[in-house]
Amino acid sequence: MDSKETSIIAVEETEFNKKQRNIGRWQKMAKLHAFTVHYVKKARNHRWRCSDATFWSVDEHLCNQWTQALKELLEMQKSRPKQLLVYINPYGGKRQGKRIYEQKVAPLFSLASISTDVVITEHANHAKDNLFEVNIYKYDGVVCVGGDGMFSEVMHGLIGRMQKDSGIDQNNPKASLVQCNIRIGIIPAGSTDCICYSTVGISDPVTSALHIIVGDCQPLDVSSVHHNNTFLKYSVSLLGYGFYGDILKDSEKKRWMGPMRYDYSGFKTFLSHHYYEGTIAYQPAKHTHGSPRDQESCRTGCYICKQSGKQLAEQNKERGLKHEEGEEEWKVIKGKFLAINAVNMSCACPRSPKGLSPAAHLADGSADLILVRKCSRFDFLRYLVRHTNQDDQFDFPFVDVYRVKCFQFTSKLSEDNESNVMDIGKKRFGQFCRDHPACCCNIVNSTWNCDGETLDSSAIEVRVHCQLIKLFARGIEEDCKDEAAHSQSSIEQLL
Ligand SMILES: Nc1ncnc2c1ncn2[C@@H]1O[C@H](COP(=O)(O)OP(=O)(O)OP(=O)(O)O)[C@@H](O)[C@H]1O
Ligand SMILES: CCCCCCCCCCCCC/C=C/[C@@H](O)[C@H](CO)NC(=O)CCCCC
Ligand SMILES: [Ca+2]
Repeated sequence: MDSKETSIIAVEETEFNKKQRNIGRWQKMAKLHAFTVHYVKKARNHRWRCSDATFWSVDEHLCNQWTQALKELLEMQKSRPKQLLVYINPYGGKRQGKRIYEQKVAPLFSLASISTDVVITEHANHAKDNLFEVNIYKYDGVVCVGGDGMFSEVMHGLIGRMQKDSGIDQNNPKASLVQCNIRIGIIPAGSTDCICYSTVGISDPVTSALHIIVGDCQPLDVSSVHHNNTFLKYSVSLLGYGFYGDILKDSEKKRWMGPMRYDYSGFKTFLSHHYYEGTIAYQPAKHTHGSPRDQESCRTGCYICKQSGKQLAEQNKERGLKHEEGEEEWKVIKGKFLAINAVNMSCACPRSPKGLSPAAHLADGSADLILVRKCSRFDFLRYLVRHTNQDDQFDFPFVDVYRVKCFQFTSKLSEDNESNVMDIGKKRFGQFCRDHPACCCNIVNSTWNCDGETLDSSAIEVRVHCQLIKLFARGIEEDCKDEAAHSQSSIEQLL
């Protein structure tokens, strides 16, 4: 932790005798006074836990002075939230959201004197719609209890509300969106929990609750997705066409299976081995120093993200003074693809701890565009397996990866439709490839997987908005060999 920051969660006066501690003759000599400090204890694999230490003295005044000083220290931490709006999806993941919140999170918020307004959602889009109605400005943050889909709802509600209140038209793909300073906290209770895992390093409700309590702040890039000057969606993790779109579409019919649905649909989609024809045009992200092939990953206090943050602040200062920049060069790629994945972050999750693009940055204003071209089933399997081991998943002749600030995709089918050359053969034979009936070339479109929500448009325009939102997180901390021992000593050194 930062040296200026404290890992104290709360300080409480304690009724000493109730603690039943064996302190020998002291107890017999005088009445003892005590206070308890609840603090964050870092365990292995980025897990945080709440621990406590009780301090006692015969000197009541000294004891009160300590309690007062520590409480004042906590009051001075202005980044800590005091009032939160909480949305719980009772049906996400294994349907444990409500229980997780009530048993693991609410007691910690109450210990940290955080007041909450809790809404248990009754239908999809409840949280999103509600965020357009409530007075969001009285809250220090919005917490979602659920998975990536629930996060997406809250994000759409907050970004949409900010633009509405500032008179920004979300349908304009070139609009400079207004940043959202109300932080979002994620209590993971979904099926993939990729956004939580990629920004905290673990998907664990107690760890996330503690990051909220200490007031962490992690800016995050958001991509906007448009079709013909119509806003479709925002994305922070995966925007995937082909493989991940098809998995999602199939898995939506199997929601009753819970998180297992992705394994079932993943296997089925792998066997179907469909590829899709289309054109991608992208503008490289020249403003950022990193590359998707870097060995280093984005970690807490990331230098590359900080640089992008500085550039953004400069741009915001110059806004209005500056003339519109000349159009930068677009690169165009046509081909047959098994998967087209655009990721704003690594997309690490328990299934793939290094993610779809291990060197992607949380807040650098770019996305990594991964193109997996038509290849054999065996090669595609080798590619997938590398998401789970230390080998480089980009080191294949059929995989390309680019760091981009915007891109467009048009499927072959939609190009043909637009130029009105859709022939009768395609209409009649539906989804079969006319030239090669036995091949896996699909002349129907795939769907987009947008952070776990389906998106049917086959022609889209995507733009990365640098650091548009903020999370109660700090990015993944560098591995510390002896984290447990280190954290234990930090509070004991302080007191
Ligand atoms: N009360 C509700 N009833 C039905 N659907 C809901 C309700 N509340 C939220 N939803 C919707 O449920 C969808 C899935 O929720 P969530 O993301 O929490 O779980 P998940 O899909 O299991 O996890 P993941 O997104 O991590 O794969 C969201 O898109 C959200 O809009
Ligand atoms: C033989 C072993 C091969 C194993 C291959 C494992 C590769 C796993 C990569 C996982 C990438 C997850 C990307 C995250 C996407 C989320 O925005 C989205 C919403 O929660 N989840 C899915 O679409 C769910 C997608 C689930 C995919 C399985
Ligand atoms: Ca990024």
